Amino acid sequence: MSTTSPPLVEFKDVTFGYGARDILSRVSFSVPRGKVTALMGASGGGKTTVLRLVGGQQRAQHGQVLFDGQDVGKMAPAALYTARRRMGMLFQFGALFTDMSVLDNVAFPLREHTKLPEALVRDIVLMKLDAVGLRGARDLMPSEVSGGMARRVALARAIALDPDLVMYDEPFAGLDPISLGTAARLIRQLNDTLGLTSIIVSHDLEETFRIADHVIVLANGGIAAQGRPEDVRKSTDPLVHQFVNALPDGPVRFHYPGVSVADDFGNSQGGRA
Ligand SMILES: Nc1ncnc2c1ncn2[C@@H]1O[C@H](COP(=O)(O)OP(=O)(O)OP(=O)(O)O)[C@@H](O)[C@H]1O
Repeated sequence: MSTTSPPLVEFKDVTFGYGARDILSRVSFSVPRGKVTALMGASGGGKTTVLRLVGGQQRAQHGQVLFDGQDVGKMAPAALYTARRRMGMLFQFGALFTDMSVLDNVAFPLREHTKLPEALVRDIVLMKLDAVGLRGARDLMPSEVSGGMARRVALARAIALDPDLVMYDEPFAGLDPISLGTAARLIRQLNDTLGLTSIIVSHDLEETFRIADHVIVLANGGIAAQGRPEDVRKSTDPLVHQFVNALPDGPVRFHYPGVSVADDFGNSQGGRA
């Protein structure tokens, strides 16, 4: 059963940097099948980079990035293409094609990647739009839908090809609280009803902790904490504590390093009065 099935995504001792500086250093973790996994951590910690390694847009310099047991970094172009078809991606703000209707936006991956007859494409698109509550909005143009609706259209597009894995990069960015709650519930619901595995990169602690089964906190090139949301919340690691409590100061400094306040103020030597 699911407890014994191997993880859908696995990082084994992965090191990756853009140039000389390592962003991830000997990182290992698993993304359990059928679950919602949240990837969190301070800005610049490498969360988007993790998604790019899974999608094969970047390759690890050391270690393995496994997707369904296969090393993404070693895949030839054809195998990578096949693997990517099994991944839905919803990147920041999930930009829609502005010159296409909602229906055509969702149909796009089906028309690009399959040879399905147009009548079937339409039926699949309407099913996906129905799943996100927007079947009735099929003929609208992106300029005619709200930000929250546009995000749901992008979600329908991300699941158009029935992926095994959906990766969301900041799916809640810029949404009002109601749309944010709707988007979060939808991610959870689609994960469960369609039997997906989901990875969410998000800064929204409350909403993400509410819907995630598993949380991974990245910091300083490694994993500061991982586990169930309630366990990560209780972590005594100072970095994780600062992060989950949104404290401005802690191991991650609020102030950029500089001379002390006492030395800086009331000392006009050389400065202008
Ligand atoms: N193409 C690139 N070339 C060089 N450096 C990059 C590139 N993409 C990202 N970086 C750097 O790598 C680090 C990690 O970036 P990444 O986008 O993975 O972080 P993140 O955790 O997703 O951040 P955020 O939460 O702000 O989106 C950052 O310091 C960033 O400046």
